[in-house]
Amino acid sequence: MNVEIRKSDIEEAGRGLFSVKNFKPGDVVHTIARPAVAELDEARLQDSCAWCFHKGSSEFEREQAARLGLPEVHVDTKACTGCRKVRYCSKTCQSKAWKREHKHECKIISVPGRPDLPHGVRAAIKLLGRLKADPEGKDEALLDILQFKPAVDSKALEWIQLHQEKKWEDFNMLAFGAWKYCGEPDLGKIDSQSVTKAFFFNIICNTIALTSALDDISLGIGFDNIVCSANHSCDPNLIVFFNQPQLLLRALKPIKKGDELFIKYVDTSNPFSVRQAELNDQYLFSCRCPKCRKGATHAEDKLLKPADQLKPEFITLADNLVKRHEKQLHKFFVPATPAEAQRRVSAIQAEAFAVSGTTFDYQKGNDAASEDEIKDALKLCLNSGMWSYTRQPVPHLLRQLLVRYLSAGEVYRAWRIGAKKHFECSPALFPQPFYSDRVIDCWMMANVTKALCGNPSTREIYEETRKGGLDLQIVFLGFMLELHDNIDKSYGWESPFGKVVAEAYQQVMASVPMPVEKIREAVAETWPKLEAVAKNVDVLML
Ligand SMILES: C[S@@+](CC[C@H](N)C(=O)[O-])C[C@H]1O[C@@H](n2cnc3c(N)ncnc32)[C@H](O)[C@@H]1O
Repeated sequence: MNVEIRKSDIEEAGRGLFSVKNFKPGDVVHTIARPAVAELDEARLQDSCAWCFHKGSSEFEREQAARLGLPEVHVDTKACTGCRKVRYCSKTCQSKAWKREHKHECKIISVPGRPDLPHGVRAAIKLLGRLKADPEGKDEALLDILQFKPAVDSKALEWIQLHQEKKWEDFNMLAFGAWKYCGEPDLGKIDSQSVTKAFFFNIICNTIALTSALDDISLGIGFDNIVCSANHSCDPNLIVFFNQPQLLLRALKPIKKGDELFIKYVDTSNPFSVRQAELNDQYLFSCRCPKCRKGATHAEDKLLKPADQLKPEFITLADNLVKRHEKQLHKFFVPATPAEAQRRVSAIQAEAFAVSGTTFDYQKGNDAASEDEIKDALKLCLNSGMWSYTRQPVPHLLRQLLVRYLSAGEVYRAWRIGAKKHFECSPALFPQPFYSDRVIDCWMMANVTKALCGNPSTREIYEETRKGGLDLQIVFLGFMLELHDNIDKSYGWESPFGKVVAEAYQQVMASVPMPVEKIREAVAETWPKLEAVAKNVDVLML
């Protein structure tokens, strides 16, 4: 083992994960074959494998992939004939799931008229079933789940009760429901109701977000005894890749033997107040990582101008936004003086984040925002003269707009936003080229560029760009090469994502009558031109 668990360096944070070796950025620090607990989101129960988390595709997704000439990356899944509530992609996955956990929930979730249960409840039901089937406590990892915060620490539970009253009530009710659904089991000396509550709280407050790299969507939640021993830092030295179903932990920075290992629980590119609010609301603790102890003093917090230099034409608008976001304003606090200016800028930030989405109130991203709402939020940030393209939520909003354009089939608009994000935002937010978000964006840009090159409806754009000195075929090859160069230090070639990229890369290289060195030379020549085009894109004019 390259890691060990002991008391954290963060005061009152309980245990932490530590390195027992030195690592360079990109090195594999640890792997887990499958998280101890993995639960699909309710929306994914209908199309994804409940064991390995491979995603099935809808008819729309298949059609869209075929229309844009993109690779078909999804699997076929079949429903469990017992409950018809969960699906598997193979007999092997089904059999592994049955033996370990599904036998404990199959009957419970199939009761006629019972709606799909939330993932935390499903997890608690299965864990309770496993505990009941193991009266001698042979499964140490199962009992160890109870040793995590907050359940193990009465102070942490009190904190939730005091600061997150609504969640405290909801969680108690859901845990009670899980216990009732299981038939209030008799566990001898163990109080089964308390243990269900402890399982539920520890899973729901310590989840690892499980996402699909291939389509950049949320799949579900995970918990693992080793990975979840790592505390959160807003400047982490470790990154977690989810390889459906493997968890791969890599060094983000140089790590020395004895260093505490930190992962991120929330998006660290957000400003201080938003990170704190997300950790408070979703993970139910206040962050005391070394970065947060210095307050809102880092690059993510900087605005282009002091708050009192807000353009005069934005003042009335900002005053109205102060009224609209009064109750939430503290979650978007921007340190500034005087108080009036500070409240105005915080309100603009609140409005823009309300469109881009936060994890507050269990909401991830705001899928409902229209193109106009996203553009209005962008205008508010950029035209007010306070926000740069690298200051959140501007990059979030750009991504949202890009996804909107892609699903509307507006490939060229999507491509221009993607290029801007690729060159202007991502390197500033995530310096490591192998960072998950950057690799996923690169795959998306390769696919969007390919669609631009091969689609008869975009032929004109292709020709025009070529006359302007930018050959989109070379741009496509450039994104494929960048992806190729970073897979090894990110998801890895053996991952489902890596395998799809490998196949696409081989096909592309086999179809180009040039050696790779020559392609690299052509890309090196094209890249500065592409960067200049990307940086010149005015997203508000699209
Ligand atoms: C996934 S667990 C990590 C292991 C945990 N330290 C334990 O002993 O169970 C998350 C919990 O650790 C604590 N924690 C993690 N990161 C923290 C941080 N940056 N500041 C303060 N507490 C933190 C919080 O109590 C949080 O609920």
